[in-house]
Amino acid sequence: MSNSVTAQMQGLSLSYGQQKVLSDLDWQLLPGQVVGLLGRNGAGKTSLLETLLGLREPQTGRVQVFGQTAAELDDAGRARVGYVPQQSDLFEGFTPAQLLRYFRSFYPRWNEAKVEGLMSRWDIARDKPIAKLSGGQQQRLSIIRALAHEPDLLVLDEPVASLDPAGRRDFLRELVDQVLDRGTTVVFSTHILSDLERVAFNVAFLKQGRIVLQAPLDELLDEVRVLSGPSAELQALIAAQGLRALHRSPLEGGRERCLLRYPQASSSSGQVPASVSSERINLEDLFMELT
Ligand SMILES: Nc1ncnc2c1ncn2[C@@H]1O[C@H](COP(=O)(O)OP(=O)(O)OP(=O)(O)O)[C@@H](O)[C@H]1O
Repeated sequence: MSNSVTAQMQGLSLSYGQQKVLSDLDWQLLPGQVVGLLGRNGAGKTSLLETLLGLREPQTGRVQVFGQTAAELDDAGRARVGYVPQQSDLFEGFTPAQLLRYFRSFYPRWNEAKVEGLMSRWDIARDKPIAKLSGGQQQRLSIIRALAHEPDLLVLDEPVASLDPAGRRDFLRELVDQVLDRGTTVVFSTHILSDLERVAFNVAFLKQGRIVLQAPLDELLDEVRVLSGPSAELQALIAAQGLRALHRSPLEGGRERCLLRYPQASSSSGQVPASVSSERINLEDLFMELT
């Protein structure tokens, strides 16, 4: 793996008993990329992120982070990773102040000014037992902990699920600052599509155990068209244009609906016969069709 890749997964398969969750999956994260991971409930987002972090061992395939096997990342490599799990893993008997002091001792890099700034901005009681904080406050604390050591790879599993809209906006701003300032690679799973539009420069769609598509969101919204029309004509058109449908769904009367991505600057996106309609797509429809 070249050093210009933050993380790479190849031929990854993961099953729980008979249930196959990841299936020959390939994925790559490049430095400074911010990737929103999308998939339906149960698609395997958490399993994928845990495998990326070396917390779960796949049956086949390899996972590398910073050029090392993820499950065998050395201490220096671990210190470069930040993780906010879906389920809070904070020590509930601690207070936030104790928790942060404890974690600080593990990391060579620790940005105390950032921690203090976020603790005040997000109004988290320093000396109240964590168990007595609200779900949203615990999530914020978990995010502060993950940002404090200025990771080079930040992995967040539905990080904003229990934040209120103001908290979400503030958190997303913080995330963007991280990326712009430090070139952090960020991957986060979410179901809140409006958050993606605000922050995810890239979106990755997980479906049937694979990353079926990853691309900058603005490019996708610009380049993807939904074509509907008689199946035969549509397929002939697609073949003539040398494209491959991202998704096809049958309609009544021998018609179908296809999702196509026209590379930028391609002039063919507007050219369809009269029997075929061509429309742009929004993120919600993309999610519905590609997950
Ligand atoms: N430890 C486990 N043992 C057995 N099955 C599991 C385990 N963890 C997850 N699964 C199953 O694997 C599938 C994928 O789960 P996962 O939590 O990775 O999906 P997800 O995309 O994160 O879901 P959600 O959006 O609901 O959080 C689900 O069907 C789930 O029931």
